Amino acid sequence: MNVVYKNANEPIEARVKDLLSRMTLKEKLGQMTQIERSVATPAAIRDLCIGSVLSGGGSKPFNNATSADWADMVDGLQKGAIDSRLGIPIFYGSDAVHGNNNVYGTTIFPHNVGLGATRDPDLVEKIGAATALETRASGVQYAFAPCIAVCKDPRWGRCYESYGEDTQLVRKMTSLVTGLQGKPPQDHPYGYPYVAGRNNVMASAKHYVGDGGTDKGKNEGNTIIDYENLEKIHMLPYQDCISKGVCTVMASYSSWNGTKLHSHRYLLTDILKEKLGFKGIVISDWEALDRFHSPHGSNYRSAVLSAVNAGVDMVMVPFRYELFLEDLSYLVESGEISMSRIDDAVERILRVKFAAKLFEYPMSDRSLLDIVGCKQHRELAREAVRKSLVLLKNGKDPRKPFLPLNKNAKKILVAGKHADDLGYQCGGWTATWEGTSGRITVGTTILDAVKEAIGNNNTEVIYEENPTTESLSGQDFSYAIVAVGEAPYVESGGDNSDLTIPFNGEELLKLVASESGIPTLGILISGRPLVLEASVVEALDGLVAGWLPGSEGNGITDVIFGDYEFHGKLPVSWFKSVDQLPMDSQQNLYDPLFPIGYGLKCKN
Ligand SMILES: OC[C@@H]1[C@@H](O)[C@H](O)[C@@H](O)c2nc(CNc3ccccc3)cn21
Repeated sequence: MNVVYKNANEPIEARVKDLLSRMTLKEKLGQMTQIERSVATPAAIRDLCIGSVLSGGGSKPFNNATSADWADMVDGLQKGAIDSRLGIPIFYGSDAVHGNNNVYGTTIFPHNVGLGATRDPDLVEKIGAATALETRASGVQYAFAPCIAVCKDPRWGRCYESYGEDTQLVRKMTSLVTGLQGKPPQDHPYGYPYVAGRNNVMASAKHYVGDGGTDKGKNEGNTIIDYENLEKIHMLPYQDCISKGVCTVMASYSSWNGTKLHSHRYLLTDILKEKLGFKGIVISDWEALDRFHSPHGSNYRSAVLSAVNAGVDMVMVPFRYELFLEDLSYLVESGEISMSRIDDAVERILRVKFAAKLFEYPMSDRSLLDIVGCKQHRELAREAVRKSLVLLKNGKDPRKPFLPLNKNAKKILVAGKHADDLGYQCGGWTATWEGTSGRITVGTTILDAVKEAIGNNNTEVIYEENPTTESLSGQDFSYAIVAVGEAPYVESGGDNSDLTIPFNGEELLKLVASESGIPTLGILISGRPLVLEASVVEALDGLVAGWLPGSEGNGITDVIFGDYEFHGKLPVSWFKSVDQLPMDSQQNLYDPLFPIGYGLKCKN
C-alpha cells in the first residue's frame, strides 16, 4: 500500500497533508516541542512524539567528546523517534556558529564580527558549507546560525555574533545560509525551506527581530524604533535569508517598543509569515516563555498561550517539557489556541523535515568523520583569519612602515595574555557556552604561529605573558608582538558599558612600547572595538584588530610577516569614547577613532 508520507517521490505538500491527517493531537503537540539533550531519552522521544532535541551552549555527551561520540548520541535518540507510531524523525540542533564549535577537534572559524571585516560573502558561503559537513559528521542536522543581528551598539554582549553595524553588510553575509543548507534550484518556491542533502544542515536566522538594536545595547532589552526603521535596519537580512530558503527563524528575547518579540503576533505572523512569505519554522529561544513573567517560569500557561498564538511553531522548552505539553494541550482543548494554529505549526515542522530529507536519512553518515578538522577546512579558516584582520596603524612615520615584520630579526618578544591562549582566541560558544581559557581544542595560538613562521632562522623568540620593565631591560629585542584583549563571554555576560581592554592590556602595551622602548605591534583579540587611549596608539608602531580568530592562528602571522596583504575593513565604528555610543556613521557628528570601513594595506 502506498503510504504517501513515506514515499520520497511524492510532493512535499502531499506528504505533509497525508502525515498531518494521521496524527493525534498528542503527536502534533509533541512535534512542537524541542527538549535539551540532558533530559532527552529515546523512550520519551518515542512516547511523546518529541519533534526535536538540542544541545544548549556546551551541552555534550561528555568532556572532549569527539564527532563520533556525538553521532552515537544523536543516533541513539533518533532511534527513539523512528520507533514511534508514525516514525517521525527528530532534528537535533546545536549552536554551530563558527564551525561545529561544541565538539572537540573541529575547525573553529572566526566569529561573525571578523567575517564581517572580510566583506567576502563567497568566503562566508564556503565556511557555511564546511561547517555543515563537520556538523553533520557529529549527527547534528540543525545549526542555530546565522545570527544576522545588525549590532548598533558594541556594549551589547553579542556584538561579536553580528557581522557588523551596517545592514547592507549583514545582508551580504546571509550567504552563510546557502553554505549551510545548499543553493536552492532556480525554480524553488520563494520562502520555502530548502536543504540540499545529507552534507547540509537546516539553518536558523536569528534573532528575529531587532536584537542588535536594543537601547544601550542591553542584551534581551528593548529596541525603541519606528516600524519603518525596524524594517530598513533590522528586517532586510531576514528577507535575504527567506529568499535563500532558510528553514527556521528564531525569535528574539528582546522587545520592540516594549512588546516581547516572542508574543508579537504582528511581527511573527502578519509580517514574517504573511507579508514576507516565510514557510518554515518559527522557533523560540531557550526558556524564552519562562522569561515572560516574574519570577522566572511563573504563569507559564499564559506564556504558552501568548507565544503560540503569536506564531511560535516550536518551543525550545528545553527542560520542563511535560509542563509545556500539559499547558499546550489544555489551551487547545479549551479552544484558546485553535486547531488551525496547531496545524499550521505542525505543517511547518513536517515541511522542514521532509525538505531536509530526514525521513530518508534519519541517521548520521559516519563517512563524514574524516572531514572533521581536515587540512582543507583549516586552510579555509586560515584564509578567513587573514582576510578578517584590520590594520589600524603601520608605523609612526608614513614613510617608514613598521609592517611587514622581519622573520629574520635577531630577537623577538611575544607577550600578552592572548599570545598563547587558544580559548581566548576562539571566544564564546566554543567547547562551552561562555568559552574558556587554555588548550580547549586542536588549534594554533599566536605564539605557535610565530614560531612556525620563524622556522629554523637564527631568530630568538622570547615569550612572556606578563613582562615587566625589569624583565625586559637590557634584552635588546628587535621588536615585540603584544596580544591583549577580552576573555570569552556570551549573551548578557558580555554586556559592558566601559569597554576598556581587560587584564590591564593598555598598560602592558605602554610598558613594552614606551617604557621599554621596544618597537611594538599590538594585536587586539576582542569581540568588538575597545577603548584605545591616544597615548597608547601613539606609543605603538603597529596596531591590528584581530577580532576572535578561532583555531587557525597562522592566519595572523601570514599577514603580519607579509606573506599575504592585509585585507580587512572595520565592520563597526571604532569609538574614541563610550560616551559617543551608539555611533551612527550617517550623522554629521560622526567622530570615530577609526570609521567603519577603515583598514590599511601593508605595502602602500
Ligand atoms: O543554545 C540555543 C540558543 C541559542 O541558539 C541562542 O542564540 C541564544 O540566545 C541562546 N541562549 C541560550 C541559553 N541562555 C541562557 C541564558 C541564561 C542562563 C542560561 C541560559 C540558548 N540559546
